[in-house]
Amino acid sequence: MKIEEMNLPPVSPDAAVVIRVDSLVKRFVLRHTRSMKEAFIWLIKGRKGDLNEKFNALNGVTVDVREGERVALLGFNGSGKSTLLKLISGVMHPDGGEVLTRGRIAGLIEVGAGFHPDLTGRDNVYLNAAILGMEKEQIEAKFDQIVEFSEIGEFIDTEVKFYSSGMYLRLAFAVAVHTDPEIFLVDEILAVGDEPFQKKCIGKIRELCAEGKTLVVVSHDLDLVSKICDRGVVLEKGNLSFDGHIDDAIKILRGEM
Ligand SMILES: Nc1ncnc2c1ncn2[C@@H]1O[C@H](COP(=O)(O)OP(=O)(O)OP(=O)(O)O)[C@@H](O)[C@H]1O
Repeated sequence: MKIEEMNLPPVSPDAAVVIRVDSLVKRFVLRHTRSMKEAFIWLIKGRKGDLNEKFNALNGVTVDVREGERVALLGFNGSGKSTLLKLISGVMHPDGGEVLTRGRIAGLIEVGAGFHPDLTGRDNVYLNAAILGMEKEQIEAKFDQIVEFSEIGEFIDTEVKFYSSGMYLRLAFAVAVHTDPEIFLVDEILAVGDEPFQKKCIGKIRELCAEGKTLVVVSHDLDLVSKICDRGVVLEKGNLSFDGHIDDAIKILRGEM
């Protein structure tokens, strides 16, 4: 049977909550240049107030994800999807609310994040896998599989600063899936892989889902998420605007509902 035809298991209503996002707020500085006059007035007024305007990229978002759910975070550009994923993964901290997670998390969020540019691919595999919670012996046992999956070949001994973005993705994805994560967070980065590798990644993600792993994915590829995810969470300007079946979420985004 082809992996694309593999039926993914339904999620039990009694499944444990593995990600709890409660009233999450993330505030950023709205970056725009200031005139000399504005800066001067601010200075002579004794630097009162904040010269920087702030805005909420997330405005009190609450979502629970149960074990085995396959959730797509959807929404138009700038709606807060990647920010939410980064807060769930712990690479960014909230300004309000909280995120609680249960289980080992592997995050593929930014191309090259977590890789040290001056180390070789080989050293980065060890470093990355250790960060994801693997012992040295476990990494050694899986090392060849990781390199084989990545198809990096002889470049495994090249410093990763010389890698292309697709090569970074290949190695990062290979490490992440071989560390046996319970929760898998994936941002749009699969898009930098070439088509055969993307297909391979999607096959692997479906395999993990069939094993009951939890997936949270950010993507604008609605056809792709409709094949993998069972639930869609739609964000709109930092607010949750829909949370329900993936087909309905897609219809909303396409303006059909
Ligand atoms: N580090 C940052 N500093 C300042 N503003 C930021 C930062 N990261 C994100 N933002 C802003 O927060 C808002 C939400 O960004 P985010 O990347 O979460 O959106 P997104 O829904 O993933 O968008 P896209 O579909 O375009 O990838 C945007 O207005 C963005 O400019």
